[in-house]
Amino acid sequence: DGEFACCSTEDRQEMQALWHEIWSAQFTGRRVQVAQSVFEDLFEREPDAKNLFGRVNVENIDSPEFKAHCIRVVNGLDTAISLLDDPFTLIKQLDHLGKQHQNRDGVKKEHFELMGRSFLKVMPQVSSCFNAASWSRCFDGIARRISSHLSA
Ligand code: HEM
Repeated sequence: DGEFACCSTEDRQEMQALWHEIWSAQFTGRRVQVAQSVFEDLFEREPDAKNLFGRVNVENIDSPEFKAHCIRVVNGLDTAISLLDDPFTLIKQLDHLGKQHQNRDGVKKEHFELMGRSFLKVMPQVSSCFNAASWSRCFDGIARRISSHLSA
């Protein structure tokens, strides 16, 4: 417990710089758009995953309900990325997120792997200096910890 050694200091810096670059872009809907694209890609890979998001109006990705969900997910990731410099707190935060996901029936480890691939597809489209290796090491570490108690 307390260790979060998945990604190096350079990886963290790369990920934090990339994250900052994206959100400082000119238009404010950026966070929502990135998450919407990630979910669209995820649902193409795994159409059944859509059923998990009925409560947040997944039938209409542009609905206020689904956009608000997107913001919650991106903000969750934002918090985790900021905490990469404080691994003890990060782990507690990720375990908290993990419990929230355990409470949602049908959410599986596999979904987090698929989402990782979706991010890998979307991020290069919105960033000029995307470092896939650093991003993946950090993202996978975060995702693996959140999903560690979910079924495969
Ligand atoms: C690093 C990746 C992820 C982060 C940071 C994240 C973050 C969040 C956050 C902050 C919430 C809101 C929690 C709440 O208010 O109770 C949430 C809800 C949820 N997440 Fe995730 N999530 C991630 C990946 C996933 C994946 C891969 C799936 C499954 C495909 C998933 C399924 C859900 C579901 C079903 C909800 C509840 C939606 C509702 O309100 O009905 N999440 N997530």
